[in-house]
Parts: sequence; structure tokens; C-alpha cells
Amino acid sequence: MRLILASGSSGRRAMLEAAGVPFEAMAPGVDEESAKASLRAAGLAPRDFADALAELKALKVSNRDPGALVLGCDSVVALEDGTLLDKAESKAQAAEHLRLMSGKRHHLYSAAVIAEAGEPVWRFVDRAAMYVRPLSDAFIDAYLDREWDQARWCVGVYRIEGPGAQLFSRIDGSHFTVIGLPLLPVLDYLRTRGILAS
Ligand SMILES: Nc1nc2c(ncn2[C@@H]2O[C@H](COP(=O)(O)OP(=O)(O)OP(=O)(O)O)[C@@H](O)[C@H]2O)c(=O)[nH]1
Repeated sequence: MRLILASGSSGRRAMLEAAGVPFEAMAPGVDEESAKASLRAAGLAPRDFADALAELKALKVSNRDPGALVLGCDSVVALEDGTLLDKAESKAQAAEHLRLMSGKRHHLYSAAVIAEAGEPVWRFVDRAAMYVRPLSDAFIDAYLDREWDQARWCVGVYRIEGPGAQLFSRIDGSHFTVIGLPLLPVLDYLRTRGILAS
């Protein structure tokens, strides 16, 4: 049985590769922006928002390749007031996101859905609590000067495995979930399907 990662995320690819998972990566080719707009309009909770997007990506590729297992993922940042942050569109918006998160806790949800023959067969959503230390404007400017080219592809404007670690006083949850997928539950399921040895 083949496994396809329906994602263009370098962080997700790197995690599966490092874990020794045999897979092919394929861009999901979904119009995330319009999907996000309708999901926001529906007022979905962050967990359900991420789950719905992960399923959309998994089903899109599974319908193209029904004989494979297809893993779709999505990560969202939810502030305490319920605001969902997407990837920043500019350095200025990235600075705004960091100011919004400064000195507060937010949650990063990462959802995974596995589809087969055009149907979801497994799903898991995990959450990490992210405690951002108070960030000065000078720190934010210096951080973005150094990190913007990399962090622009990351929701929350940080790579936790990189200089993003400097933003936090505490993290409660899985490092894998922060990077972009609930890796250990995914590996559990892959063992039940013979993709990985038990
Ligand atoms: N390397 C890394 N990536 C992160 C981190 N936090 C969030 N991300 C990335 O932020 C992105 C969240 O955007 P998504 O819309 O879920 O995924 P994407 O990058 O658009 O890729 P698709 O799966 O093709 O939609 C993902 O690529 C995550 O891997 C982190 O700490 N490290």
C-alpha cells in the first residue's frame, strides 16, 4: 500500500522522512482560500476548521489516486479571543501577528486526515499550548530581519525547530504537532495498515 502526503509543506515532509516513513509527496491542489472563507463564515471551532481543511486536501488527492492511502494535514493558530491566524502575507503583517501573540498564550492545532478510495478512514487533531514571552518591538524587527524568508511559510510566523524557539517561555504539547502534524498517532495508524513495521 502506497502512502501519499498531500502537502507542499517542507516541515511535514521533513518530519515523515526523518521518521523513516516511506511516502510520496504531492501538492493537494485545493483552493484553500475559498475553503477557509466558507469555513470562517460557518464559524467553525479551530479544531474543526483544521480538520475540515485536512480532509479537503486528503480527499482531493485520494480521488485522483484511489488505490493509495492519502494523508492531508492542516495547522491553524488560535488566539485566546478565538481569532484564527493564517500565514502572514507580509513582513508588516508578521510583526502584527507577533505583537498579537506577545506575552500571551495561543494554541496551535494540527489536524491529520487519512483517506482511501475517496473516503476518510482515519483522523486526528492535536493541540499545543504556546506561551509567547513579552516581545519588544526591537526583538520583533530583528527576528523578522533574520527569519522572515523562512517563517513566512509557517502559520504563527515561527519555526519551533529554528529561531522560533526564542519566542517562547513554555510549550505544552508535541513538538511534532507544532511543526505541522500529530506524528505519533499517524505512525500508530500506519502500523495498523502495514506501511510501518509493528
Ligand atoms: N518547519 C515548521 N513549519 C511550521 C511550524 N509551525 C507551522 N508550520 C508550517 O505552517 C504551515 C501551516 O500552513 P498549512 O496551510 O497547514 O499548510 P501549507 O504549508 O499551506 O501546506 P499544505 O499542506 O500543502 O496546505 C505548514 O506548512 C506547517 O508545517 C514550525 O514550527 N516549523
